Amino acid sequence: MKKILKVVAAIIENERNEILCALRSPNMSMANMWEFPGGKVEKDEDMSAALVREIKEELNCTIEVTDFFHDHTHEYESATINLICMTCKIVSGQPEANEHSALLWLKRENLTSLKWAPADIPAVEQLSGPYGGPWGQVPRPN
Ligand SMILES: Nc1nc2c([nH]c(=O)n2[C@H]2C[C@H](O)[C@@H](COP(=O)(O)OP(=O)(O)OP(=O)(O)O)O2)c(=O)[nH]1
Repeated sequence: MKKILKVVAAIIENERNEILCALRSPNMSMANMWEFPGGKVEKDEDMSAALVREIKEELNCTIEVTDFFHDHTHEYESATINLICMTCKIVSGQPEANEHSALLWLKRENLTSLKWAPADIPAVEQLSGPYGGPWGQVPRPN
């Protein structure tokens, strides 16, 4: 059985209601695909702590995790990725691309125009679909 890697990713929205998208660089696996910034959770590490750590390393800013957004497991040829997307807000600094080739703020309705890593597609669809706002939650019945 393939190894399952737990990966956390940040859905960061700015004051113009745009979401931060990051382009994987040519020297990364899954080169030139878009993703939500984040990375692998280390052994015994809390998911939120892992995401704060990864964002500091990758984007040089500090975030706070505000909510759980989406959990999806995708089987790639080499590994199975359990991608957990969490909504976050920036508490200090401005995102800078330390490792990615580019960063882009996009409105939800434009997210599907990018070439996303396959594991991200369900989260992208939830963000851009009819139940996309405010945080992709399906409204609760009364
Ligand atoms: N950070 C992040 N990784 C994602 C997303 N979607 C997706 O399939 N992945 C994959 C790419 C990587 O194989 C893995 C995350 O690892 P990582 O961000 O620590 O990247 P890495 O370059 O160190 O990974 P690798 O070369 O060792 O595979 O999850 C996503 O939205 N965000």
